[in-house]
Amino acid sequence: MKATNIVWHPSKVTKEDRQKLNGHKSVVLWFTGLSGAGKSTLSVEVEKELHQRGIRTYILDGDNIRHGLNKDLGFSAEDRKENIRRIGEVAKLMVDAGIVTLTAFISPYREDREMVRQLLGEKEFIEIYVKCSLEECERRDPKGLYKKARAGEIKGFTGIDDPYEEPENPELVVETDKQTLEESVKQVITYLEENGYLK
Ligand SMILES: Nc1ncnc2c1ncn2[C@@H]1O[C@H](COP(=O)(O)OS(=O)(=O)O)[C@@H](OP(=O)(O)O)[C@H]1O
Ligand SMILES: Nc1ncnc2c1ncn2[C@@H]1O[C@H](COP(=O)(O)OP(=O)(O)O)[C@@H](O)[C@H]1O
Repeated sequence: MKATNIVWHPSKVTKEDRQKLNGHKSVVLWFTGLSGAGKSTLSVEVEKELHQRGIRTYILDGDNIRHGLNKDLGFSAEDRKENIRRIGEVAKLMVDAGIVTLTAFISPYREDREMVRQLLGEKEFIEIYVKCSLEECERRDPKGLYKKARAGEIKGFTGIDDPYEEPENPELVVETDKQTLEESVKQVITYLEENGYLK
């Protein structure tokens, strides 16, 4: 930390007060996985379902955040780490605001995801591994990026010539090359229901 002589200013309304007003817990649903695995698609559908149930939600999505808050960052390991650190801090603020926050970032490094887990309180970080084989992601190639990476037009593309470290103990694994989108959405919602997040 560079700044000194700074003091945390407490507010009179707490996170718990906000959660009580909302009628549900606040938490981060951290979707991680290869490009094209289905993080954005799944987070959008889960958000829609939650919204319909009266849950306050917000999505932080890789492509969108990189257009604004993180537009100074690229895809080196160092920049990806800083990307995830900032998202983690934003997600923490959103949880403090009482919101169910969905994030859709490749977040390829285990250490960076653990850093975010540590930022948040116990049970406030749900790691969801959006699992899909590289072959299937490449077949989908929704943005044509794998094709470019294979052609050498993009260097350091995750899964091609840059690493993706699979989660070791995620709260959930959704296998988008084996199950339907509807099944994956149901799996996430059921987890939230069974673990008391929606009341
Ligand atoms: N080199 C390289 N590697 C991986 N991905 C790349 C790269 N260059 C651009 N893109 C596009 O950027 C999206 C990933 O951004 P993220 O912020 O999620 O990446 S990371 O978490 O910092 O690794 C990713 O979006 P998704 O497909 O939604 O995952 C790509 O569209
Ligand atoms: N079961 C599934 N779950 C999620 N996405 C799927 C599934 N089957 C096919 N898809 C397709 O795969 C693509 C995933 O792209 P996207 O959600 O942008 O992935 P990511 O955000 O991980 O890069 C979309 O075109 C989506 O329609």
